[in-house]
Amino acid sequence: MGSEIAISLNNVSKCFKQYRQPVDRLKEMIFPGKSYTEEFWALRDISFEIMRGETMGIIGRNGAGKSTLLQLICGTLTPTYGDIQVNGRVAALLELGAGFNPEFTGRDNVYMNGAIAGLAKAEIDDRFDNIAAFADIKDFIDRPVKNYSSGMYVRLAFAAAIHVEPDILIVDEALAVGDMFFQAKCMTRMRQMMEAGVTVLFVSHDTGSVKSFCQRGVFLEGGELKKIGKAADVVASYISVIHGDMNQDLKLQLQQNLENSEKNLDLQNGKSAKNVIIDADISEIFVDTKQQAELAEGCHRYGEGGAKVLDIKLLNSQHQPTAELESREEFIIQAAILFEKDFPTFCFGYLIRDIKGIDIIGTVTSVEKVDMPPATAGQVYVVEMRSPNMLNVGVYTLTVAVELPVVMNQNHIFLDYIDDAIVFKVNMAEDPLDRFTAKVYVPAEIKCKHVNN
Ligand SMILES: Nc1ncnc2c1ncn2[C@@H]1O[C@H](COP(=O)(O)OP(=O)(O)OP(=O)(O)O)[C@@H](O)[C@H]1O
Repeated sequence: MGSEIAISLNNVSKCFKQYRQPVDRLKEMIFPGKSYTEEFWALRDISFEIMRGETMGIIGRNGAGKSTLLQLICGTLTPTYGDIQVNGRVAALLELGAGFNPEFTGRDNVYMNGAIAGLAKAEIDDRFDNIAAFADIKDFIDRPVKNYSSGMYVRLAFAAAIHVEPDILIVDEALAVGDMFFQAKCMTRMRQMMEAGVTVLFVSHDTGSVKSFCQRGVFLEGGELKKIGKAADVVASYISVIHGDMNQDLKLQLQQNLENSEKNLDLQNGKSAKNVIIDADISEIFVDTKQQAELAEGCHRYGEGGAKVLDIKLLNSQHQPTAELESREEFIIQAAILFEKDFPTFCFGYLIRDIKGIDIIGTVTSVEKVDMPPATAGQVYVVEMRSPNMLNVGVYTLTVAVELPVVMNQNHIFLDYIDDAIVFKVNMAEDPLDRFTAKVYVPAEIKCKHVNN
């Protein structure tokens, strides 16, 4: 294995023996020699390499095989087939239950953990105070780990893991157990470790943090490697699969709604309508209403179909197409949507993310309590949304979606969802009095009263 490769997996498969029902375990004890188990392949034929210093996110649904994969890399499980090579010292923070001996005190576990990672006692002595300070569990450090809350356990486990100075840090969902402040502290430390060249493997259901945190990603589905590549691409394909499933469920619900009552959509009940916009006056149309326009390179598109965004433009306060806005300048999103089917209504929404892929702001016509008109197959509709730009200076992406509400503002089927369709920049406001420090500006009503004591 080349020295620049941190982890290499070659056709790795893992098979577990599972009992169909709990009583089968008992039967096997009573009738030795007869097996009541069946084979379950948690992972099949997984091959990929992780380079030194790389941060790799692992995503997938519950049961996809993520934890199994991490345990194989850590060596707490052995593969049924295939070969795994790990180059460097590994520290792992796996889900609760793995790692510490519950009967030992926190202190003893820190020493044991250090010894397993190859540290001499003197080295652990040197680091112990820092570990205890990072974990911040006070005198629980000298109590048996079995008496810890799950939060205390993960605090100590993370503190112990990072202080062995690993070459490879493996973090499962475990961090989610810690409180918000501890999670933030861990994230900061992990970023510092990444900057120092530590290879990080990170399992999370939070696709936003995978995008912002990881360079590459692995998407596991049913024990198989569905996709590997740039974190944003892998997250997009995961979301597309999840959306597909959600849409299936929602389509069923929609069908039931329609069967129960022809007029079951909230729109038709008029419950949420602030107003219904039909043939609004849009002064100038900049979007291509005839054919599919080119979208930003690397954008991802998914959805159920039936409607297609032909073009999307960002306009400034002068109603001119732009890729640059001034902070606090009003902006307009204009979209041309071609409907391929009839729909009783639809929703349109946008989402703005920062350069790290974190969702910053967004809205949907249903959130604005505006009901859109029925859509007719073969017709093109131009939708405009105008909002004040409350974003601070930076680079952002614009995601748009055309949705079919099943239950208005609760369950929507994505007909067309274009992730990161436009990349744009927000420049500093010219007037220094219009500048602010936070990521997003929210206006405040201010009062002041002089009170004599
Ligand atoms: N020790 C085991 N014995 C039998 N089956 C197991 C064992 N460990 C895991 N499995 C099975 O392997 C599959 C993959 O489990 P794994 O914990 O790796 O999934 P995961 O992607 O981490 O899921 P989650 O997101 O829920 O943590 C699951 O169906 C699980 O039931």
